[in-house]
Amino acid sequence: MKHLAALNIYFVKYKWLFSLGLLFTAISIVFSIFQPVMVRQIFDLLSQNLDSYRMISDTGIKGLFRADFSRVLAFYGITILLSALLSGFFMFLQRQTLIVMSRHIEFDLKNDIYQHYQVLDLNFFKMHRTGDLMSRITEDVSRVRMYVGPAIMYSARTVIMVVMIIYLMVKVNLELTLYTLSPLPVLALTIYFVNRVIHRKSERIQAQLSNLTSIAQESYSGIRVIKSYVQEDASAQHFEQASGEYRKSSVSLAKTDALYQPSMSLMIGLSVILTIFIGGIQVIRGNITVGNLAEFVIYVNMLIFPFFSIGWVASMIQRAAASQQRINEFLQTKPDIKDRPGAKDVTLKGHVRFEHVSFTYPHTGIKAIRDFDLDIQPGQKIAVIGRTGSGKSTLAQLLLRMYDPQQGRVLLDGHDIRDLRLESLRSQISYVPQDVFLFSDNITNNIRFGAPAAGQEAVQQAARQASVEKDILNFREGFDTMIGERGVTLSGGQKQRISIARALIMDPNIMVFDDCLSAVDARTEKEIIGNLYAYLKDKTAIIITHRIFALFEFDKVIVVDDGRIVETGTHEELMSLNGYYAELYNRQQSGEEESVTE
Ligand SMILES: Nc1ncnc2c1ncn2[C@@H]1O[C@H](COP(=O)(O)OP(=O)(O)OP(=O)(O)O)[C@@H](O)[C@H]1O
Repeated sequence: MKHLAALNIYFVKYKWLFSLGLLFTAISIVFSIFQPVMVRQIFDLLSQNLDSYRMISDTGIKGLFRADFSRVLAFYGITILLSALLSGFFMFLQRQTLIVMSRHIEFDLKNDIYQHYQVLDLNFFKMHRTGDLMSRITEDVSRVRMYVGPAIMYSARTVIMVVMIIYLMVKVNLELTLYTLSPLPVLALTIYFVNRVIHRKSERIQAQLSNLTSIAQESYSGIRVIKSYVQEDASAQHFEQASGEYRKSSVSLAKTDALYQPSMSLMIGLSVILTIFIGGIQVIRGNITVGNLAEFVIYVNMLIFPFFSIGWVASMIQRAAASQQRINEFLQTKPDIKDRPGAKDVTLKGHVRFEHVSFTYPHTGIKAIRDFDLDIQPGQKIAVIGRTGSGKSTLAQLLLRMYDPQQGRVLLDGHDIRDLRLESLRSQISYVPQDVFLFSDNITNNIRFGAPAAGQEAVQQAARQASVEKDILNFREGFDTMIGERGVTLSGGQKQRISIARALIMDPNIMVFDDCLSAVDARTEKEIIGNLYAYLKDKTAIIITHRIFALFEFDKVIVVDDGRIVETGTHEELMSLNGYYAELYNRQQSGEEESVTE
C-alpha cells in the first residue's frame, strides 16, 4: 500500500475534482436511501389504515378514503421517482468527476514515466527489456488507473452507504441488523478470493495470448524463410500447441467465472431469507413494523453491491500497489549520466581529445577501451579502423557521453565533457549510428529530426549530399513518402543514406560516422565520399569503418584492436608499417577490390 502513496501528489493536483466527486457520491447515496424510507412509510400507512378502511361500510366515505389514499400514494410514488432520478443524476456527476480525475491522472502518470525514460541513460535501457518498459507505461498505468478511479469511487460509495444504512438499520432494530448483515462479510471474502483466482488465471491467459501474438507476428514477418525452408507444417504445429495451451487456460477461467454469479446469488438469497425470517418474528413480536421489514429488505439489496465491491476493490488495490511499485522502481532510478552542477554551454570548435581513457561496460564487465590516447585537432578527418568488436563504436558512445569512462577523460576544446551540459554537447555532435533507426513518419520528418526548424530546401540538400535524393524523388510521393510498417520498404542502403542526411542537416562542427556505408554499393559510396569531402571542409570528422577509403585523404588513420590503438599514421605511413592496415588494404585490393573506394 505504501507504494500507492506516490500517487498522492496527483490527488492534491486534482483536489477539486476529488472533493466534488466525494460530495456527489454522498448526495447520490442520500437520495437513494430516501427510497426505502418512503417505502416503509407507505407500508406503515397501508397497514395502519387498512383495517379502518375495511370497517367503513358507507360507500361514499369509502370512496373519499380511497381518493385520499390514492393521492398520498401518488405523492410517495412521485417522491420515490424523483429521488431515484436525482440519485442517478448525482451518480452521473460522481463519475464525471472521479472517473474523469482518474483519466487525468493516467495521462499525467504516462507522461511522467515517458519523460523519465527520456532522461535515463543507455545503461538503463540495456538492462531492461523493451517489453518491460512498455508494459510499465501501459498495463501498469492502467492498473493504477483502476485504483485512482473505480477503486476510490466504489470505496467511497461503500463507506458512505454502509455507514448511513447501518445507522438507519440499527436505529430500527439491532438484532435484526446483525442477522441481516451476517452473510455479507462472507460474500466480500468469497468475492476477494474468487477474484484473486480469476486474476491469476487472466494473467496466465494474457501471457499466453501475447506469446501467441508474437508467434503469429514472427511467422508473418519471417514467412519468406519459413517457405524457403519448407517449414509451414512445423510452424502451424508450433502455433497450434501454443493455441492449445491458451484454450486450456481460457476454459479453466470460464469454469471459475461460472462460480461467481451463483455464489453472489446464494449470498443475496441468504440475506433476504434471513431478513424476512428474523424480521417476520420481530414484526409478530411487535418490535418493528411491516414497513420496517420492507425497508430492511431494500437495505439488504442496496448493501449487496457495496459488500461485493469490497472484495473486488481489495484485489484491485492490491494489483495497483504491485504495479505502482514497479513504476516507482523506474521513477526512482536516477540516471548516472546527467548534468553536473554548474555544467556549461560551450560553442565547440572541434578539438577532440581522448586522454588515457579506459572503459568497461558496467552491466557486462566487458573491457572495451584500454588506455586510449588520441588528439584530434579542429578540422581534422580521422579514420578509425579495426576488427569487429575492437571498440570502435564504443569510442563514439564515449564522445557522445552515453557512458562515462572509468579512467581518463574525454575533452572537447579542452573541456572535460562531463563539465558540459549534455544537451549542448550532443547537439554539437552529429552522429550516424551503425544500426540505422528511422521513425514511422515521412522522409522529410525523418531527415529533419535533428534540426526541426530546417526548411524543405535544406532537407533536399542534405538528401542530395547523402546521395539519396534521386531515390526519394523516384517514390510516388517523394519526400512525403511514409517509412515504416505501413509505408514504403526501403533498402538497407537507402536507410543508411537517409540516416546520413539526418546527420548532415544538423551541420555541427564535429561529426561521427559509425560504419554507415556498409550497405551501400561501391559507386554510391564513392559519390557520398566525394560529397562528404566538400561538406566536411572545416569540420572535425571521425569516420569509423571496416573498409579503407583510399580516396579520402585522412589526416590520420587509427587502427584499433582490443580497445587500444595499435597503429596510427597517414595512409602512406601505415602502408610502410606493413601491419594490420597494409594487410587489410592489400586484401581489399586483391580479393574484394569492389569494396575499396578509390
Ligand atoms: N552496449 C554494450 N554493452 C555491453 N558490451 C558492449 C556494448 N556494446 C559493445 N559491447 C562490447 O564491447 C566490445 C567493443 O564493441 P564495439 O561495438 O565498440 O566494437 P566495434 O569495433 O564497433 O565492432 P563492430 O565493428 O562490429 O561494430 C565488444 O566486445 C562488444 O561485445
